[in-house]
Amino acid sequence: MIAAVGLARTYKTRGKAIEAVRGVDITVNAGEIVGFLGPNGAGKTTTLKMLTTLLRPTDGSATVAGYDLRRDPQNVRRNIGYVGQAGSTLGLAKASEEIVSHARLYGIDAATAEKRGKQLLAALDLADVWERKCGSLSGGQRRRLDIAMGLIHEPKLVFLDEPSTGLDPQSRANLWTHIRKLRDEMGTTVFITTHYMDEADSLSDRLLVIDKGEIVAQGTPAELKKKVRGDTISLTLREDEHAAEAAGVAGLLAGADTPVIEGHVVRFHVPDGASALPVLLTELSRAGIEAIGVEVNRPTLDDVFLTLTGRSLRD
Ligand SMILES: Nc1ncnc2c1ncn2[C@@H]1O[C@H](COP(=O)(O)OP(=O)(O)OP(=O)(O)O)[C@@H](O)[C@H]1O
Repeated sequence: MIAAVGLARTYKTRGKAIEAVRGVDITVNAGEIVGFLGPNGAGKTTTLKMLTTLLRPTDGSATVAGYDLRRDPQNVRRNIGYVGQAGSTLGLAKASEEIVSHARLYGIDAATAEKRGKQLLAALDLADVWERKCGSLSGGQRRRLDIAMGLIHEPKLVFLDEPSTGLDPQSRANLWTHIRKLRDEMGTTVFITTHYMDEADSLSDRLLVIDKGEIVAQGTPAELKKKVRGDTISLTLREDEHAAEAAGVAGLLAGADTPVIEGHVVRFHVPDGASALPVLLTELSRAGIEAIGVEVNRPTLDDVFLTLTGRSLRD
């Protein structure tokens, strides 16, 4: 569905060149949900705009939905859906008006637009909004209406730019269910940009991680997490003054790295948290150190990003 090689974009502003995307290779297969994850300013939107013909690459080439991006942008546009960050509905217009007028831009007649529009709204749990004003919909409903509009011409591939930004946790989870349905029930390939780790983790079959305009990792969420050294153990002690001694005990566990002390919390990594924990607690009690809490955490995508770049995704 997408085969991009060396795709790059340099912006020129006031004589200064900003290398927003520095030559990325992207492959997306039919039927995949691919997450494009990176911190703010990493180059996600710029890449998405190039792949959707909204921005001309300064270098590289790509085939999108079977058509060459540079030579045949019109056919790329006809065969993809794009749901931008800003949303595209007017508050005062009815959902039906927005859907039909959007469909007309693709040369779809009004009767077909109404039939498809109603089917899409039903699939997205929006069956009762056809006659409603867009401004009266909740944030999550309006976002799903945007997605329905992006699918009205039945594209094989849809691009979603940060679809859940600004939604509450319940609406986000609901939106993810619907995005999965697009692929499972309609066979649509989904390319989704996000800077939310939980979204990337929960939705994507495969992830591309971008930082400073370059792809720094790709793979399934599970494959990426294997790149991180192991589980994190955070040990909370009753007394601050026991921290150094507890760190000494922790550092002796098989495969442990050097513990980091923050007040009365000692944090370190071990290859397998579940088997290290009983040994740690026994050794602490033998040394007379009282722990008031202990947490074992499996690696997150943020840990992956931290391992790869030395920075957190949240920074
Ligand atoms: N029109 C523009 N002119 C100049 N610089 C730009 C332009 N658009 C983006 N940039 C710069 O290019 C870099 C990449 O921006 P881009 O919007 O692609 O990142 P992003 O990963 O989508 O970020 P976000 O998550 O905040 O949307 C940033 O340094 C940004 O400031």
